[in-house]
Amino acid sequence: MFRLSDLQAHNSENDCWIAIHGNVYDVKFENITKFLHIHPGGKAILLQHAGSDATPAFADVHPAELLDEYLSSDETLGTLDPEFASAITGDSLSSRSANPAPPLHTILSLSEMENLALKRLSQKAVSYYASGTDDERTKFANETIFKSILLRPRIFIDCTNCSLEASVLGTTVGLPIFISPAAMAKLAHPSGEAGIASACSSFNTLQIISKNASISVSDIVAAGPNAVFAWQLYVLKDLRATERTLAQIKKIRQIKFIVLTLDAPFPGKREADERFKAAEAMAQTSTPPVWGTDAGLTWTKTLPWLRKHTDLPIILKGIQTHEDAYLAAQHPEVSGVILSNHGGRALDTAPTAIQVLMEIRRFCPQVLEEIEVFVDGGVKRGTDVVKALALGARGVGIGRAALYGLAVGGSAGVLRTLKILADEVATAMRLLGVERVDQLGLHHINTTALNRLLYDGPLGLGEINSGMRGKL
Ligand code: HEM
Ligand SMILES: Cc1cc2nc3c(=O)[nH]c(=O)nc-3n(C[C@H](O)[C@H](O)[C@H](O)COP(=O)(O)O)c2cc1C
Repeated sequence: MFRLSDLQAHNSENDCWIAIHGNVYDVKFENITKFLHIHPGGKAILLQHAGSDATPAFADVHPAELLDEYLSSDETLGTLDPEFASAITGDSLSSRSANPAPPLHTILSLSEMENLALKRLSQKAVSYYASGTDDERTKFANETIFKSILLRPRIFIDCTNCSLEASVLGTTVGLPIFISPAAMAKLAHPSGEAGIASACSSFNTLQIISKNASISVSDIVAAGPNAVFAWQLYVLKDLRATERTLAQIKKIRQIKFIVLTLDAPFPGKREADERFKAAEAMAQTSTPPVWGTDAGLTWTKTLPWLRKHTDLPIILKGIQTHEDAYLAAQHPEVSGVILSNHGGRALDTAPTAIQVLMEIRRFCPQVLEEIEVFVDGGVKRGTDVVKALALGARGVGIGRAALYGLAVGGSAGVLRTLKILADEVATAMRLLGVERVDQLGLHHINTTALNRLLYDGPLGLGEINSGMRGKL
């Protein structure tokens, strides 16, 4: 058993000990397998806590389970004498404004919620949540594209009743709106992803839990008895660790689907975030970011491997072309796709989900019948949701909007966000003359203004077909 003074001398890159949750780890920069070098949040934050008990900072962003997943027993040196353990405050990274938020019912739109959140969140959280890659063109386009689609209301239709009930791969949900996976919700509020789950529970809607959630999956699902859950997967370079995690997920019966994210095999260049880290001396901007995920995933290798390790329906997240949507539909392992550009955080100037959805409609519309297609990115209004549904999406995800609701009012803030959006969707449906979400269709929208923004290159499906035939 170690005393704190035993750790203090080991506080450099070449000799780095850190205590977390009662264990002392040797994470020194010795070779590339040592954790200091591969920590996905960078080595600087670990060096800041070198030679000390990092538990409070760790608990602010990570669940304890992460330790077993990433750190092998040869990195564990022993235990820390509890007398020297630092108390978990639950708040050291997520310093919030002392200003009270206005009563939630007075907040009327998601933009208003976002403005309030950006004033309340710590600078660290703002730079992590709000940032997009490079010039943030895709992040911006995600929002603006919806405004170029016009709606076509019909009259003399009884719109007394309106149901927002929808279905995700056969499971009924209360809303056609789901929560996209977003890492580290605890930066917004101590209740983190559990706060989001509890809000989803009130609407019986779907929450996709991020692989990098800041709370353990079992605590999240426990907070949302009536929510529907999916678990998002990044495949780690250490495949065995991912297989162990999938085995754990299998035991959590509330998890209904696996969502494999594919649009970020390497981290995008998010300058706002990098600038903050540089200012805090948390990163050396001259060194490329590290990434713990496997960049070698392929259709032929990864899907059969994943099917072997889960019986749950598989959804692929991050589809950005009609060719990949078509390919997904050719693979029996795949039940659905989420058209997504990671909220403009992966490749800047990549298309918006709406453009990809229209591209699928133009080049391979059968995909919409063969698998379920979902979208996310830039959703701020009920009319945005309705437009995506009219184009053929089965559901629409929100990422940042849930985090901003959480920042303003914890779980009640997320509930308010969902309520604003749900009410706006119902209003739009009524004014269009629609009673159920599955009645929305192409006749409700005018997308002419987007025609010049659509892909008009080669179809590309012939090569895919001959490639697939070659494998059979
Ligand atoms: C030792 C075990 C640890 C593991 C397995 C681990 C794992 C991870 C992972 C997977 C991420 C990526 C999250 C994402 O961006 O989606 C991450 C980021 C991060 N980690 Fe850790 N971490 C560990 C230790 C720590 C410690 C000790 C601290 C704090 C003292 C810390 C602070 C952070 C921060 C602040 C980020 C976010 C960096 C950013 O802004 O991009 N981590 N970590
Ligand atoms: C702060 C933040 C963290 C995210 N973390 C993840 C993640 O862990 N896994 C993932 O598949 N997508 C992640 N995403 C992408 C979201 O799932 C989603 O695609 C995106 O946020 C949708 O755009 P929106 O924020 O404009 O709604 C993250 C997005 C943000 C903003």
